[in-house]
Amino acid sequence: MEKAAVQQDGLLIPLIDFSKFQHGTEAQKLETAQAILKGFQTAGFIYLKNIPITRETRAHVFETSAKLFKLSHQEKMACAWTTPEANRGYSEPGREKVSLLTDANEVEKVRAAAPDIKESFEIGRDDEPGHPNQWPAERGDLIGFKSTMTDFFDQCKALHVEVMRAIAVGMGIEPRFFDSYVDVGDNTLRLLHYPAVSKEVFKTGQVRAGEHSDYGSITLLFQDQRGGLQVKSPNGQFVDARPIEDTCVVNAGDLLARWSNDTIKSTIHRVVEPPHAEGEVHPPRYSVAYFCNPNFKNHIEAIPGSYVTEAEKKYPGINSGDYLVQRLTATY
Ligand SMILES: O=C(O)CCC(=O)C(=O)O
Ligand SMILES: [Fe+2]
Repeated sequence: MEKAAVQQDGLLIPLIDFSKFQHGTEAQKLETAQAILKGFQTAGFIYLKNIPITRETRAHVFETSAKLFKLSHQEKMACAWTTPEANRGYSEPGREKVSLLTDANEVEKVRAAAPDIKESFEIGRDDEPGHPNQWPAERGDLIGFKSTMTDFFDQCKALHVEVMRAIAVGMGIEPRFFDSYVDVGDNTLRLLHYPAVSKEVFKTGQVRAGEHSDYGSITLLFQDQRGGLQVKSPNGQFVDARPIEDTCVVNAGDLLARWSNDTIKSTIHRVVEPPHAEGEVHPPRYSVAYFCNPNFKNHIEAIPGSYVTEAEKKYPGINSGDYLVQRLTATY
């Protein structure tokens, strides 16, 4: 049943029909859950098709995201990202800039040629005490922004719960084991815009998003058809994770790797120029990442079955919220 979405340099990322987990026979459900778990254990990445979030919903979110990024700099900065604890709002280009250049003149040239490499907008749970979302003013094109995003947030939250159920079934533990760890929805919806950029810029080593791993349990990643996402293979090469229409890329984060006692992998990835040249300028790229986390209040300790004796536990337990804030503090 398993087809490869990506197969190169020792990296096999499976393409999995999620409807078979949700609506299939018991045998299909088990087989699908095992394929999902295996994908996370080997590649750290999977592609899902036939997810419960419709194509129309996804398209509408991308259109709405593009409208947000069209606002003036001033309007966007009115919603500026403030602190790792809040982790909500707009991050202007450069805030998270990763560059491999060391020569100041070269860096300046790149900056002049491509001042905008990436901008993002983070949306959190809309009912977290003390941390309101930074909603843009709803006028003109932005009318309906909040309801579009909160609706999508809730659908992604439900998909997180379902994917965690698949992992539990794959592991052979209680199918709802993770439910009480992920029911709050302490997740982050991140809209991303990588502006059009001259081809020359990439020749200097610049990238659209530097290499990193994600922090939480899993990330649901929706990408447009531009391409440029790359995943590090076991041999250390970056391999194109090509866009496949109507799929969602799902990758495991560092906290899930830790929670699974390193039986699941949190794999390094980045965004570079698209693999196919399209003239002198690479058109903009849009993506939408939904970063899932265990409930911030929960204590995360090795999942039953991921160790036999206490001595095999690689990490001490940790509070989920503290872990995330620690990681975000290092990035911004
Ligand atoms: O834009 C993408 O495709 C990937 C973004 C990403 O990896 C991230 O924001 O963590
Ligand atoms: Fe990422």
